[in-house]
Amino acid sequence: MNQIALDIRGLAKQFGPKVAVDNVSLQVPSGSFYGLVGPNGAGKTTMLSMATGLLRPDAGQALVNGVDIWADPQAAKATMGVLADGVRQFDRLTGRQLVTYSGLLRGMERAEVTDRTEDLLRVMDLSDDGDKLVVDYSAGMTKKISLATAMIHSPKLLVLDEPFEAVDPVSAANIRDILNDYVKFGGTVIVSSHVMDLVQRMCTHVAVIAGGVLKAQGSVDEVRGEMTLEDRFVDLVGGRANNEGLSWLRTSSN
Ligand SMILES: Nc1ncnc2c1ncn2[C@@H]1O[C@H](COP(=O)(O)OP(=O)(O)OP(=O)(O)O)[C@@H](O)[C@H]1O
Repeated sequence: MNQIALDIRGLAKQFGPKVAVDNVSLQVPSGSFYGLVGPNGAGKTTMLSMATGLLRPDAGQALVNGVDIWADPQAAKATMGVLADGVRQFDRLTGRQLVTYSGLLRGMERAEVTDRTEDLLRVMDLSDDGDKLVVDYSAGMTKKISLATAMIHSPKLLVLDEPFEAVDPVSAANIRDILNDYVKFGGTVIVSSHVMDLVQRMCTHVAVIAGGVLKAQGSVDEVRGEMTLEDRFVDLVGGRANNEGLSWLRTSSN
């Protein structure tokens, strides 16, 4: 078995003058629950897009379970499930159809796809809305159905960009249980998130990225040391100096 589920080597991407990701290397060990954190605009989505075959890098390589995603995308993608940020779904399908087609496109048997689709709809609390068009789903429902499409083929690696954003607390707890179970039985998860508390509680490993640069990576305990992950994050990333606020917004002093 490959010990590194996702091996990112010197990935870089520039949009015009803006360096979004600057020569980032990080290793996601197999069987880890890996958090990727960073402020808005840090380059998380850009990096994950390059690592999952959605955005061609200017430089660098990403190996998914040992296979170069850009050299052999089909083989690399077969072992991976991706929840991408801001990528449109085929939203004129119903939720049930969308998950079913995701399984069929992966070459799975129809009977197995049907069983797994119903299981996924149930745990995502979407069984009653399974025949509704995805275009009519709420933001959280869309997130959950997208997660179901990423999991249907039982991949070895799940790459999830902001999986809990817009998801209600009960569904989030259900998704956390599913992901914990998935890791317990040998899967690897990488999640990007802004919620430090959640990353500290849920993840075994974490990488901090800011301004397109990797600031720290390792086990959660290594990275946070004696601090909470949130304090360590602020420490690494900065940005709390400008705290004078907006005096004109203090309406009581007008
Ligand atoms: N297609 C694009 N064209 C131009 N600039 C882009 C493009 N995509 C991303 N960027 C820029 O690259 C930088 C990194 O963006 P990215 O979306 O990767 O950040 P992020 O860490 O995912 O942010 P957030 O936490 O807010 O989702 C930002 O400055 C963004 O404006």
